[in-house]
Amino acid sequence: MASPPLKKLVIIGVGLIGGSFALALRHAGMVKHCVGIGRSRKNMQRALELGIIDEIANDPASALKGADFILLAMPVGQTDQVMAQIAPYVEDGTIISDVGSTKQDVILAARTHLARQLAHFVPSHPIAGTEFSGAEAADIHLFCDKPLIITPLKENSVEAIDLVTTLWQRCGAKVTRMPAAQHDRILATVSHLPHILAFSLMNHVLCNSDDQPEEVLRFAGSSFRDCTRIASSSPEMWRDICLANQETLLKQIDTYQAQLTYLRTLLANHDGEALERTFAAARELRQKWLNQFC
Ligand SMILES: NC(=O)c1ccc[n+]([C@@H]2O[C@H](COP(=O)([O-])OP(=O)(O)OC[C@H]3O[C@@H](n4cnc5c(N)ncnc54)[C@H](O)[C@@H]3O)[C@@H](O)[C@H]2O)c1
Ligand SMILES: O=C(O)C(=O)CC1(C(=O)O)C=CC(O)C=C1
Repeated sequence: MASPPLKKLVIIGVGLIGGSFALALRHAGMVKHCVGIGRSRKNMQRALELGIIDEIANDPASALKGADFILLAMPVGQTDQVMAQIAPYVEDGTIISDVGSTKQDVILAARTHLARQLAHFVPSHPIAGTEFSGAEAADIHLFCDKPLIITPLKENSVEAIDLVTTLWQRCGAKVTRMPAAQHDRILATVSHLPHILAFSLMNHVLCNSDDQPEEVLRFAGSSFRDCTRIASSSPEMWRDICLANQETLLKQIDTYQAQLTYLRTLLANHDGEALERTFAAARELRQKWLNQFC
C-alpha cells in the first residue's frame, strides 16, 4: 500500500477546527503522523486520548522538523506570536495554512513573520463550525459539503495551493477562492455581525428587562434559542475576530442599526403595511438562500 501523502502533519491549536481537520485527514488515510502544539496541557492530553494527534510537541524546533504540512488553528489574536515563534524552524519544503475567520490580518502577519516562506503559506477558512471549543468538540464530518475559502497570495506556488485544496477536499469541503478583502467583507455580514447580535441579545436580557433575567429566560422558546445559539461561542475567539475585522464590522453595525431604526420608525408610525412588506422581503431572501445553498 502507498504511504500517506503527509508523513508529518503539525496542528497548532488542537481545538474544534484543528482537531476536526486532523481527524478527517487521518480518516481519509492522508496522514502518517500528527503532532499537536497547544497552550493547554489538559486539552492536548485529551486530543491524544481521542486519537486526534499521535504526539504532543515539546518544542517548536523538534515539532516542525520534517513537517510536510503545518495548520495554524488557534484564535486569530495569537497569529503574530505563533508565526514569529515558528518562523526560524519552518523547513523549505513545508507547506503552511491557517483556518482563521479573518484573512487580511493573518496575511499581514505572514508578510511580517513568514516573508521567507510566502510561496508556501496559503491562507484558508472553512465556513463550518459550532459554538463548542476544544479537542473534545472535534468532529470528523464537520467540513463535509461545507464551503472552504482560500485567499491565495500572489507569491503562492501552484504546488502549495494545490496541496491545500486537495487536503480540504479530502475533508469533504467545497473549495472556493476569493481575495482576502472580499472574504473579510462577506464574512462580516454573514458571520461576524450575527455573533455580535447574538451576544448583544443575551446581554439585552441581562440589562434591559423589567423582570429578572432568570424569570424571562424561563419562558424563552425555540426562536430565542435559535437566535442565540452562537452566543455560547468562545469569547476569546470572537474578541479576536471582531478586533481583527474592526473597520468592516463597524460599517456593518452602522448599516444594521439603520435597519433597526427603519423598523422602529415603521412600528412607531403603526405602518403595518410597510412592516409586512419588510418582513416578506426578508422571508423571501431567506427562502432563496435555503433552497440554493442549504
Ligand atoms: N469555531 C468556529 O466555528 C470556527 C470556524 C471556522 C474557523 N474558525 C477559526 O479557527 C480557529 C480556531 O477556532 P476553534 O473553534 O477551533 O477554537 P478552539 O478554542 O476550539 O481551539 C483553539 C485551540 O488553540 C489553542 N491555542 C490558543 N493559543 C495558542 C497558542 N498560542 N499556541 C498554540 N495553541 C493555542 C487553544 O488552547 C485551543 O485548544 C480560530 O482562528 C477561528 O477564528 C473557527
Ligand atoms: O455554526 C457556528 O456555530 C459558527 O459560528 C460557525 C461559523 C459561522 O459564523 O458560520 C463561525 C465562524 C467561522 O469562521 C465560520 C463558521
